[in-house]
Amino acid sequence: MKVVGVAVICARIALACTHVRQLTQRACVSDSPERAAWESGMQKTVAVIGGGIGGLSACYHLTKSSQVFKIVLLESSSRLGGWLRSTRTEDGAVFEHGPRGIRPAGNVGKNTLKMVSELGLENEILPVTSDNIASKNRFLYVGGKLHKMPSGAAGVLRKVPPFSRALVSSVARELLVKRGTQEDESVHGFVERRLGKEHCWCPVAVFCDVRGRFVVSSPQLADFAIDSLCRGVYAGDCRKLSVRSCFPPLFRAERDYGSIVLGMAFGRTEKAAELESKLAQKSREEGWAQWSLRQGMQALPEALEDWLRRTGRVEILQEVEVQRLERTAGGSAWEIKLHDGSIKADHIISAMPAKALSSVLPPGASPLSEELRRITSVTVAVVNLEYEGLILPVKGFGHLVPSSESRGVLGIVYDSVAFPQHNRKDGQSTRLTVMMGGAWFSEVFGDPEEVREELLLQTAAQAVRTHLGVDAEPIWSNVSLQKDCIPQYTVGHWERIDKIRQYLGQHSLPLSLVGSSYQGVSVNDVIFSSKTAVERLLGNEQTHLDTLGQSSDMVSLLCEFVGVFSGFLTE
Ligand SMILES: Cc1cc2nc3c(=O)[nH]c(=O)nc-3n(C[C@H](O)[C@H](O)[C@H](O)COP(=O)(O)OP(=O)(O)OC[C@H]3O[C@@H](n4cnc5c(N)ncnc54)[C@H](O)[C@@H]3O)c2cc1C
Ligand SMILES: C=Cc1c2[nH]c(c1C)Cc1[nH]c(c(CCC(=O)O)c1C)Cc1[nH]c(c(C)c1CCC(=O)O)Cc1[nH]c(c(C)c1C=C)C2
Repeated sequence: MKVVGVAVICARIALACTHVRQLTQRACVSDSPERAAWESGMQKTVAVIGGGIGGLSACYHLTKSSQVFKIVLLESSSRLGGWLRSTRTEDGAVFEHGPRGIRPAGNVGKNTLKMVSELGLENEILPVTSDNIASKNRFLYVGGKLHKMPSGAAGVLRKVPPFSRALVSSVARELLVKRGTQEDESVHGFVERRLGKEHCWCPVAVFCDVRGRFVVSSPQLADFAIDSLCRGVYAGDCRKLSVRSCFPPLFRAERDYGSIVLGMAFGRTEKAAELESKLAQKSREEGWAQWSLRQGMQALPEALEDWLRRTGRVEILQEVEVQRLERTAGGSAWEIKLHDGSIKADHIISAMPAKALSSVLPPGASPLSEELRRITSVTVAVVNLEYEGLILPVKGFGHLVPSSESRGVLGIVYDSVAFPQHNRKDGQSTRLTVMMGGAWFSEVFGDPEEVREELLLQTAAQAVRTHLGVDAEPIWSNVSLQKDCIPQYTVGHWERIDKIRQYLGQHSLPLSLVGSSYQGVSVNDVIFSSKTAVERLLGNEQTHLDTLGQSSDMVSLLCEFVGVFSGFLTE
């Protein structure tokens, strides 16, 4: 049996080597319907709808081109930045209500650092290096206790609770598992199929199945680590989220190499030289794992806004909600209907959520609107809490809570550990962020339109008491209800994206889609999507990347998270 196993592994490795050669020889081809529409109409005015980080960075890249005559940015709210929002208190503390850390790794990470350095923000960066305790320690709250996630090679070889056997055994088994045949499957299904049913020290647990019946079963690797990871990135349910769209490199590793392990070992990310910068080099030399900004993440959209205003080339319209889009000039241009008037544009870059776009498209584009409407998103309650003194029983990035432990509380970030520079200046305090709801929001808290802030605050403070054993009351708190803030790439998302692309191409719609609804929810992914959309439109594509390059850091993330390959990883 063992001999057969070894033979299968050797054959797989040989095949993988052949595949690497084929991949490196494959030319990068990019079809660009946007470009075709642009050329045929000699268009010069671009309207960017949505002033989140996606819309702002699209404008930033547009301003670098002399091909565009006029740029108009339309934002429905009174502020720019979208989910990047920070509160700066009078005593010098900074609290994040959206993203709190950006990873420098991979092409998408380098691309953001390049823009950050062009914006003159280098000296504002707060790096967290990989040897920092916040990078090394991440916890899971399981069975009423905090468990440190395994990290490093030792973590792979040792048995680490709540997992009942060394994770290396799952890795060895993975090499022998046959390639899947489905076009897509859930993240949970994929991990369970490839890495097996890892049994937890807790022999049985009661789960609620999809019909609401109680089921007694053994918790598995997929039920803890993967369930938590999906909650900690997508605030979503790993049984519904798509492996192909949420963790594309994992899907491709199996499809191209027959195994995640081999895909990891032989899969190469094409490095884009044009994305290099001194700052990216510094981040590698100093070993940054993530970074923030001295004045909080909001400083990034603020710097972009300043830049755009200084160029004098972007008309920024705030509190202007797009009501409807109509095609004009025989379909080659747009009329953008607003509450009081309209704007003409030759091309639109939509940087608003897919659902918002679907509701403003003309009735003639209903197949497109329907696909866009299927890209749903979830609501997250973000509760920032500040406590007097140093009250944490452990140090690290924070902890995640699997859905089998608590459906409503997704996790708690220990903000003051990763970014002590954001603590108030006049004394020691502990800043925490409790994230709640996500895919379970309505089930636990009811209708987001009607939920009481008090309930969210009490639930968050109670979670801190129970999970971290903190008896004290918070000295400062803030509840932000982030409605529909994280798109859910559910099983079949790739097909929806494909249909959307085909529709845009077949109908020569002068429309580009950027933002978190389509190909990556991280700040890096969104900024990268804007850069590539602008390049495609203007026909000066510099970043010829296989899509593997775009989110390859996702592989390392997932592997690190389950502790499986962390010892072998290099970025
Ligand atoms: C709680 C939370 C934590 C996160 N943590 C991280 C993290 O740690 N790291 C990370 O990399 N990412 C993180 N993210 C993800 C990241 O912040 C988002 O995916 C990203 O900011 C989305 O940017 P966007 O520009 O696509 O969308 P948005 O920020 O949603 O911007 C879209 C804009 O469009 C506007 N708009 C909508 N409709 C219209 C209309 N009809 N007319 C005009 N304007 C309109 C909206 O007002 C909004 O300003 C987090 C997100 C959340 C919510
Ligand atoms: C508990 C809920 C959430 C926490 N953060 C988010 C939610 C929903 C949102 C979020 N966090 C990250 C991203 C970007 C992903 C990326 O590709 O960079 C988003 C949208 C970063 C992140 N957070 C965790 C991981 C493993 C990652 C990936 C990047 C990295 O390795 O740092 C885990 C995690 N998130 C939260 C906690 C408490 C936690 C782990 C302890 C909060």
